[in-house]
Amino acid sequence: MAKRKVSTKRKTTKKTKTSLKERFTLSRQQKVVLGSFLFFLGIGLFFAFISFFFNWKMDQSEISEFYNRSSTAKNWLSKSGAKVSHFFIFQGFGISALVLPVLTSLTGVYLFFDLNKKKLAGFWFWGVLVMIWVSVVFGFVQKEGGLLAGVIGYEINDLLQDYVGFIGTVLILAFFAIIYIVIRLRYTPEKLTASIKKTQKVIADDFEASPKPTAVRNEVKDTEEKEPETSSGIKEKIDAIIARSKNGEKVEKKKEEPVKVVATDTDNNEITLNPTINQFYGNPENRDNDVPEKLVIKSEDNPEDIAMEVETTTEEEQVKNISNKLVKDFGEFDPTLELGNFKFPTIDLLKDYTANSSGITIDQGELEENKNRIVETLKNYKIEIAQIKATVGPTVTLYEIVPEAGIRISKIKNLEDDIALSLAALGIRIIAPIPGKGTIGIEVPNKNATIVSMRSAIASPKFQNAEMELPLSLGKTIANETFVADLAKMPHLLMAGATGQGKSVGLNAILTSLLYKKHPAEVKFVLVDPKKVELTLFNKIERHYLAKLPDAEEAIITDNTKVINTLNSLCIEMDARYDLLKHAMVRNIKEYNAKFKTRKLNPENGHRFLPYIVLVIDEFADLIMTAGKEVETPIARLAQLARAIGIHLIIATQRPSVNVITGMIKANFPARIAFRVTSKIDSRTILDTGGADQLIGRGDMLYTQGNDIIRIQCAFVDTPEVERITEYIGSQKAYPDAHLLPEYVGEESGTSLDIDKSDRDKLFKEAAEVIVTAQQGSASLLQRKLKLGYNRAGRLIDQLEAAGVVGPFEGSKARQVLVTDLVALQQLLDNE
Ligand SMILES: Nc1ncnc2c1ncn2[C@@H]1O[C@H](COP(=O)(O)OP(=O)(O)OP(=O)(O)O)[C@@H](O)[C@H]1O
Repeated sequence: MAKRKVSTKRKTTKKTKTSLKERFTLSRQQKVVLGSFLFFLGIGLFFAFISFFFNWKMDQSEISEFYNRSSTAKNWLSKSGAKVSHFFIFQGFGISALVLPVLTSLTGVYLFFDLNKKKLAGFWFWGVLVMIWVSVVFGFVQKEGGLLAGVIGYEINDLLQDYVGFIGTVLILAFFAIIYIVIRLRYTPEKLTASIKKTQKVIADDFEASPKPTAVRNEVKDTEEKEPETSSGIKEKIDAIIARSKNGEKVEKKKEEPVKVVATDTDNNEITLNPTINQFYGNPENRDNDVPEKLVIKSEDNPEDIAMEVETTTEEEQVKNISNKLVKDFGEFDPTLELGNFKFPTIDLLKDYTANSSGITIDQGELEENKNRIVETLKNYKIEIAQIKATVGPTVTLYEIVPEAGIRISKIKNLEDDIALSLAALGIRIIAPIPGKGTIGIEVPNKNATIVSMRSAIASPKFQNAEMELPLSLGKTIANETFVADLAKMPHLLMAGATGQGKSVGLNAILTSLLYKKHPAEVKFVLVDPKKVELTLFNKIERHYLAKLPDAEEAIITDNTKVINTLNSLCIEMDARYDLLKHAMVRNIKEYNAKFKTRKLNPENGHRFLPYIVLVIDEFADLIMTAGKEVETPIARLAQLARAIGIHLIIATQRPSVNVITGMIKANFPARIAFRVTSKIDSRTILDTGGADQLIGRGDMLYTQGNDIIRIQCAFVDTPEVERITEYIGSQKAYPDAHLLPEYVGEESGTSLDIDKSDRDKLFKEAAEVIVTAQQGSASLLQRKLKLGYNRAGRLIDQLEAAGVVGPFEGSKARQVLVTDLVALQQLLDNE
């Protein structure tokens, strides 16, 4: 009830906000009128201010006699000009008040042409700041009040001097200057030194390049040993020239600029030689980039002969590593920037179950009793024990037994059921031997199980400090350690368990872990929930974390037939991602994203930051029963191939029978979680061994990633907790839509290209214009621009293909647009 009230209230405030916004939105005409007014006002003020500086003394009395019509002012805008200027300059900001007319006119221009308002706000903000700063500086410099500082500048300076003194004022002023330079002008010390260096270089080059006396120019030096390593080509050419010159010529190397081969005649007039030589020397591969050179060739015997200079070029400074420059200028690409203010859910959204119990408690008597019974039972079977040790876990206690020498482990294993019977408790699991140890483990359930709260699992340092791609905090092991696994390494997870044993809670724990660790830009979920109730809460975070097909209305898929399209779409996405990886020459998504972040991949070539995609199917048995092969094939494909490109599958099922978890699926899901199942056979289907049938339920689970089996008490997260988390995330700023997966056109919806002209959609022409203008042939673009449903947009694309505006369907890529511009489009449509 209370909730409903709140939401109505929210709605009303939203409404009033929008209506207020509407009320203050100017029409185009109003903007033009107001814009012109402000522009002229700015100009008027400017003239008034300027003339105020010359006439202010004479006009002083006129200001007080404003209403006396017989008195006239010298100001170019007369009494009004004098009064306004007096207000802004004398009583205000002094000379820096000139910023105001500029800003006013600028506002006029912005309104007139309807330009970006944000930029204008920036001008005002910085403009006003500069105005105040300048007036304070003048107040500081000019000791008595006056025109330059204005009263405000003078007073602020006075105030500063009183409170922070002379030095303090200087420091504050300098600090604000730095703020302006760094934030507004975007100047950093690095940039400054770089530009100083550049200027120095330019001056040095100019100095070098300044004309030198002919004598120096014709000077002949033997520089053969100083020849740069890279100029072997030059050397060959020079050798050839020397060979041609009968008298033997010498070669001089001199620092100089552009590519030119010049010969000087006796009067020192330059003669340009064969251009091919120029090209030769211009070959950048044969030159040392940094040292521009000039070669002078001159006959030794005949000083009067033509002296020839061979000039090489200074190569334009090239940015060798564009990505480094981009990173230097803009920093690394930050995928989280669009939702830069996103706040991760706080830990207090999760319930603290330990608040009213003091952690794991086990009765000393219970421990002693169990120990005695184990020892006695084993004694009955003639198994002597050398040592016994107990580790108390949240749901079970592990008794680790070291049998006397000579006792065979298989014997104990065979007695499992008898021991369980003697201990009269459900869920005894015997681990003989405990991997890596020579001991035997007997797990006995505690009388009072402790809930492992999600809160403790999330807050544990193991999870918080996990350096994993997709860390999952699954719960606690028997040794009471939080168990954290990386989904990216699994790389897919199969989850099974009879109904009511904790599967849904387990899935929620997995999703919650990711929500606490991953930014919406980094991970997207595709949720399939045929039960229609389990995952609905995640609807609230649709625009943050969910991915869906472009035509899907709901992000969470509850209809089995739609799953097929989604799975195929994921396959398309997978192929597209593999292509991207191939072009980027990397092996996996981690390397790809790292390369993208360091701006080594150009978005113009289709590169984009790739979020991880986690596909969760809550009831797989249901799906495979209804859709069979159609889902099995894409799932198997994804499971086989998707690990490298960041698509991970989590499938959960109640019925772990072999026709659901087929060999093909099993082979590709090495990581498995088994909650309690009803039979040993089911346990074998999931884990390839028994054990899951002996669990005690309520989140008691076995986890394997291929080799060892670990018993874990799954972290418990209740529906209200998930609701709070999704509410917390959902109420924050989101992306405009859920993450869109590539379109998948099912076989039955293939295009028929003989669409009649008269059958065309009313929006056909508009759609064609949108596509041609954007040069991008995608239905989702039409959906967005023309606000259409997917089906209509798809039909439009078919019609556009039939009309020859776009090319055929090309899988993951957008269709090619065959018309270059709107004029060509018009011609095409006219000629039809
Ligand atoms: N980790 C846990 N710790 C404590 N209690 C748990 C835990 N997991 C599940 N439970 C208890 O078991 C109940 C059933 O759990 P859950 O809804 O997850 O079962 P399920 O396997 O998804 O069942 P179904 O397949 O019928 O949906 C929960 O309501 C809760 O009381």
